[in-house]
Formats: sequence, C-alpha cells, structure tokens
Amino acid sequence: MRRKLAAGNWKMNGLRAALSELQALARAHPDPSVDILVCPPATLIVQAAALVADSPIQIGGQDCHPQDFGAHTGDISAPMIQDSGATSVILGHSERRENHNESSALIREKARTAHATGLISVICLGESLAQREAANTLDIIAGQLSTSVPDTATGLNTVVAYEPIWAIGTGLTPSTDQIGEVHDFIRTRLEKRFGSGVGLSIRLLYGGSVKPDNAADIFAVSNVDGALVGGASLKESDFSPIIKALEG
Ligand SMILES: O=C[C@H](O)COP(=O)(O)O
Repeated sequence: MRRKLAAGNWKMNGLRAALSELQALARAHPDPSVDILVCPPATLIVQAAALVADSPIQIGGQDCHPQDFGAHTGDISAPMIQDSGATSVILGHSERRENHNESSALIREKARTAHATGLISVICLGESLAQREAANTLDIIAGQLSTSVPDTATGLNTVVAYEPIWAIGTGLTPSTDQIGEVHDFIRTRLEKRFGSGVGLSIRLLYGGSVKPDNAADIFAVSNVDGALVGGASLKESDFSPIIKALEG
C-alpha cells in the first residue's frame, strides 16, 4: 500500500513570519494518517525543520545541484539541504525547466545525487497547453519520465508529480479522466521499467490548482496518491482541508 502524501511547495514565497502558518499546520495535524511535506524557500529550511521537529510534518527543498560541493555560486546542494533538516527535495519543477533551462538529463543527475544523499526526490513532469492541444501529452510525459527518473529510483526515495503546466497557478485543472489517463500511463511505464515491486511503490502526485473545493474529486482518481500543492499550501486554512480530503 502506498502511503498518501500531501506536499506543499511554497516556491519563492515566505519570509520568517510565514513560519506561523507551518506552526499552525503542525498544531492542526498532530497525528495525520497521510504524509505531509512542506517545501519552503531554502532560507527557511533550518527554522522550518526545527519548528516541526516534534511533528510528523517533513520539510523539503525545492531544487538541488547535481554535485555535492564546489564552485557553484548561488546553488544549493543535496547534502546542504539534508544538513538543514530536510528529508526531500522537489526536482524538475516546470518553473525550473522553463526559467533555468533544466533538461530531463540534468534532473536525472540531481535525483541521483539526492538519492545518494538520502533525500527523497519529488520529480515533476508535465505538458504545456500547446502540447496537450496537439495531443502530445503522453509522448511528452513518457520522454520526461524515462529521462528524468534515474535507475536508482525506488518507492522509498522517489515520488513522481504530474503537473500540467497550464494548470499551475491558473485555477484550471484537467478533468478527472485526463488526470487518470496520465497517472495510469505513468504507473504502467514505471511497472514496465522497474518491475511491479518498485513500479507499484512509487507514489504519484497530481499538481496544478489543487484547492480545498476540488481536492476530494482529484484524490478519488486512480493512481493519484496525493498532491503537490502550490498557492493553497501557503495558508494553513487552505492546506488543512486538502490534507483532510486526502485522509478521506
Ligand atoms: O508545485 C506546485 C505546483 O506548481 C502547483 O501550483 P498551484 O497549486 O499554485 O497551481
């Protein structure tokens, strides 16, 4: 059985005052029946991790460099993220693929490093609106999946997040049939590549405009093991009902 996961990605949002939302989240979910992960900006990881040290909530980074240390001004490495108290790292988010020209091959290297460090990698995939309208969604997902996910992936160290780019921050979401089609496709591909043991154990998240009012419908879709939530993870009052919906 895959344990469900509610992951929040704060992106480039949150000054120290925002940690009060994390504190409220920890208070609201002292004993959740699902995993909860919050990925604040790197500047807040140390404080966030200390804040939830006695809570089941886990903290993650939003990116890491493929190398452990070195002359890479402005970058942050997997060992640094782990040393800060995080257990996980988001990799290959479409905002990084687009804004920083990250390729699937680079994301695979980052994931390898994350795995070697002991971090769980949350590897993001997703098609653009033009690609969906051209009926290329499954081809795009197949390519990103096979190249971005390294051979080191297991159900313990890897989570795959399907995030259609056109649904991120727009209030638009695919139909539940469209989400199910992609998630079932990813599951089949993972089973084919890794065998049913690992292929069935890797959790699949949906991301893109998940809100309290659509979460339950999305979580009812086959092979949706949780969500990667952006905007609605910033406030405890928005994120908590999504977590409750996942708990069922
Ligand atoms: O990583 C999170 C996703 O990009 C979704 O963001 P959103 O929930 O604000 O649409």
